[in-house]
Amino acid sequence: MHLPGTARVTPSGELAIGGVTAAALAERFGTPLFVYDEALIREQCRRFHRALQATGLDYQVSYASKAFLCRALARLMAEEGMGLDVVSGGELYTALSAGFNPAHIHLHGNNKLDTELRQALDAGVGCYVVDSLDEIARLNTLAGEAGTQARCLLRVTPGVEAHTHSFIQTGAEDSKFGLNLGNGQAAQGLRAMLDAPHLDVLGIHFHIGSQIFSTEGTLAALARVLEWLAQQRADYGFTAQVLNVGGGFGIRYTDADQPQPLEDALAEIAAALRAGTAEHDLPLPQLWLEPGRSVVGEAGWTLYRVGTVKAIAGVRNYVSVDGGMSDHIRTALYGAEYEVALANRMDEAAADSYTVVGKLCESGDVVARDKPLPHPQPGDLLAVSCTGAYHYAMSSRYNAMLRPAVVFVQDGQAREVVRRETLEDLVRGQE
Ligand SMILES: Cc1ncc(COP(=O)(O)O)c(C=O)c1O
Ligand SMILES: N[C@@H](CCCC[NH3+])C(=O)O
Repeated sequence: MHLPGTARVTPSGELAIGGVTAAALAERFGTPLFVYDEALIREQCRRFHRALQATGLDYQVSYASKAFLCRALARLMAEEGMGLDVVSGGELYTALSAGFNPAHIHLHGNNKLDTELRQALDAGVGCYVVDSLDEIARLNTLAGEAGTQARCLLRVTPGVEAHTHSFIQTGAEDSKFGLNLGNGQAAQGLRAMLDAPHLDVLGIHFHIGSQIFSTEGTLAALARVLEWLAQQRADYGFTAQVLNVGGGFGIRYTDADQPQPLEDALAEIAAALRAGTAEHDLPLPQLWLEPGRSVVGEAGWTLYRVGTVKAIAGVRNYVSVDGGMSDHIRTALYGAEYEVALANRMDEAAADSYTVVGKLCESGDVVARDKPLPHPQPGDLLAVSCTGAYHYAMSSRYNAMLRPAVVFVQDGQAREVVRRETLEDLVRGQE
């Protein structure tokens, strides 16, 4: 198993993360458990800053909190100089309740509710990524009522398909997100925004998808957006001060994933931005990013306790764990691949191939298919790596499962940042 960040195998063959063994974490906090390598999250934030500073561009990097958000993480992001991208009143509330500076938050969403826009205006959110024609009028009215100017970006759909799972592509023309460059809607939106007295249009946003391994799609989108911006400049005298190219930087879940290093990707994007603006005689805008997965994905682990083990001779071996699709939906949803290991027997050779399944009442409740493992025994600890992004965040209470606890580990210390749900949590608010 690939061991990112501070993850190690101890001399006694145990998995340790942040200097704490998986067994000690499971003993203290129970399973299923999400474990985050805090040093690795911080290092990823710093890599973004270093790589962006190296481009010489003015920049802003905001963590896409949809990947995973809790108060402790929001505070960590503030400490690392990251802004925050939120997509709902709930994410906004969580960030604000952690004391995150609203000026460093931007609000996304293809269907922002008036209640969410008011909540953001009341809080003083720093930027709105406007996603639709109707939102322009609504935001303008609500900002006027709040007696403020809403700083905003227009989200455009550049008509570029990212090479990733179709469910997580967002830049193609047939998308629920943003206004198309190709059919004139983006220009129509921009003109409406420039005419809106309570909107302050900073620039343009695009995001073509997630878990992308090379800059090819982003550079194609960038070229189209810059050409379009040159036209808008000629037509309306509009100059973008900001270009937000979204997130989407891929991570390594298994050996099959070979993402381009962040540093190289950012250098290429910056070079293309310089060349493209020069070609169209446009001023150089600030480069904004909003990565999620690449900040927290490889830092997160899930620990499960092994229960039932079942062999169907000549067909398949199943090993059941005490969580499943309620805390790990990506395998069922995207056919995603993960590496798994027995965290208490890391030094043992694989004996057979096992399909790791959860305990939910669905045949599709699969964590990882046909993976090499030593013979699992009930009571073993099973670790799944790279579960830091879109796992806890996409967790559910299906089958009345309780959401796991989340712990941060660093330098031999562990702290519980989200407690495990209880049975009382399940019925709270019910008649
Ligand atoms: C608009 C937007 N920004 C940022 C992100 C973060 O993407 P990722 O986690 O792939 O970096 C997403 C998710 O794909 C998104 O939709
Ligand atoms: N939830 C998706 C990514 C969606 C990103 C949001 N636009 C995943 O797990 O890969």
